[in-house]
Amino acid sequence: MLAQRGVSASRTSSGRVSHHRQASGLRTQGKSCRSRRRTATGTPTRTACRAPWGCPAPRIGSPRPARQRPRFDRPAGARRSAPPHPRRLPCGHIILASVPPARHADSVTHTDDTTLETLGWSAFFADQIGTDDAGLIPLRIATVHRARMGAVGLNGPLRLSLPIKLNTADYAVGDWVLAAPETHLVARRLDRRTLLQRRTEGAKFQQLIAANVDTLFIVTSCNDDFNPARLERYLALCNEAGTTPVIVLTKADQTEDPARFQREAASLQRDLPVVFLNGKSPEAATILAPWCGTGQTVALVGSSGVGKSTLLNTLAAHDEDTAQATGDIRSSDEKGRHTTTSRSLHRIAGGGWVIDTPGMRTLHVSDVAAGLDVLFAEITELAPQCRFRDCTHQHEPGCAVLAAVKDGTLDAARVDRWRKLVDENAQKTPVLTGPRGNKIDPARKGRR
Ligand SMILES: Nc1nc2c(ncn2[C@@H]2O[C@H](COP(=O)(O)OP(=O)(O)OP(=O)(O)O)[C@@H](O)[C@H]2O)c(=O)[nH]1
Ligand SMILES: [Zn+2]
Repeated sequence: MLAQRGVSASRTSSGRVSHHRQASGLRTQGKSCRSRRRTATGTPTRTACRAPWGCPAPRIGSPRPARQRPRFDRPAGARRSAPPHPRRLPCGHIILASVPPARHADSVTHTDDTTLETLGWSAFFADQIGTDDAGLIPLRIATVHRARMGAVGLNGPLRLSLPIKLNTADYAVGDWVLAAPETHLVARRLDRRTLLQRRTEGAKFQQLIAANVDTLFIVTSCNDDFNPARLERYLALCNEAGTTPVIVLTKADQTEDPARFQREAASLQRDLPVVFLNGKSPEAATILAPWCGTGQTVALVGSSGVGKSTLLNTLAAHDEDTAQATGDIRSSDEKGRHTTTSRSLHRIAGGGWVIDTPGMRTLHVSDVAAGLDVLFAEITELAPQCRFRDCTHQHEPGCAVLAAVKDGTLDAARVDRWRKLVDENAQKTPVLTGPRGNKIDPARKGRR
C-alpha cells in the first residue's frame, strides 16, 4: 500500500532506502494521474464556505445548486473552466493559487480522492490564511533533512524549494507550509495545532519531533520493556504537545495475561485509552482504526524493539519490498537496535497518516510543567488543600498529599515518580528571561 501511497523514503541504519523509491508501482501510478477522471461531484465537504480548507464562516446569500459550484479542491489541470485565482470569497477568505499539474512522474503518487482534508487540513489552518497568501498553495511536510524537505499536496509528494535563510531544524514532519505553486518555494509555515518536541541532554533548544499529530501511540510490549516510569515520561511530553495519548501494548501474543499490563497502564493517567495487540497480525490495524480515520495523523514512539516498525508496516499494509526494516531484538534484555533512524509521514490504510519517530531512546523531561499536571492530576488537585501554599509534600504538617498516601488513596510509588519528574523538569528547563531580564515562568509560557 505504501508503494502506491507513501510519500517518503526512510533510511535504515544499514543505509538502505526502504520504501517506494524501490517500488516500480510509482511510475505507473504517475501516468494514470495525469489522465485521471474527475470525481462524481464537485461539492465541498463543508457546507458553510467553498474554500478548499473548509472555512467555517456562514454562507452569504442562498446556496447555488451543487453542480454550479466551482471546484477548488482539485488541480486546475483537471477541470475545464478553472475560476480565476486569487479570489476573495464572500466570507472574506482568499482562494489560494490553483495547483498546476505535477511535471515529474515521481511526484504524482496520489489517490483520486485526495483533498486537503484527507491530508489533515482543518479549519484551524484555514483560519490562518490572509490576503498576503493569495497565489500560494498549502503543502504538508513529509520529510525533513538537513538541507532538503519533502512535502505532500493535492498532486502527491514533491520536493520543496527552500529560501536561502530557511533552517530546516525549525520545521517538523507534519507541518503545513504555504508555497509557490510552480516552484514549491516555501513562503511561510502555518501555526501548529500540536507540537511534539524534546530537549536532548544539555541542548539549548528543543528538538522538534512531529507537528499537528492528533494521536500519539505510546508503544511498549507485554514483557520486560513495560516500565510505568518511562511511560509517564512519554505521557508528559504528549500532554504538553496537546496530543491525545494512547498506550499500545504489543506482543500480547507472547503473554498469558495481557490484561494485567493493560490495567497497570490505564492507571497512569485519567481516561487513558490502552489497547493490547499482536503487531504482526492484520487485526492490529482494526484495533487502532478508531484513531486512524481519514485525515487523522498519528505518531509512534517507544523504545527500540517494541514493534513500532512492525506496527507501521501493519497499519500501512506494506508488502515485503516496501516495508520499513524491522530488527530482531536481543533476547537477553528484550531491547532492540534502533533499526530506523529518520522521521517520515506515511499514508495508512484507514485514510489517516502515521509519523514514525525513531531514535528516541532516552527521554528527559523539560518544559513540560503543564503536561505533568495533566499526568498527575490526582496529586496536583490535592495540593491546594495543603496547609502551606509552598508545601513540598515531603514532611510538612497538614499536607493533603501525604495524608492521601497514608490513608491509601494515593500510591506512594507514584508520588515518588511525580516528585522526581517535577524536580527534573525544573532542573532541565532553562530559565527564560524577558525583554527587561525578568524571569518568565515556564509553566505560564504560552504553547507554541
Ligand atoms: N510476537 C510478536 N513479535 C513482535 C510484535 N511486534 C514486533 N515484534 C517483533 O519484535 C521485533 C522488533 O520489532 P520492530 O518493529 O523492529 O521494533 P521497533 O520498535 O521498530 O525497533 P527500532 O526500529 O529499533 O526502534 C521484530 O522481530 C518483530 O517481528 C508482536 O506484537 N508480537
Ligand atoms: Zn502538601
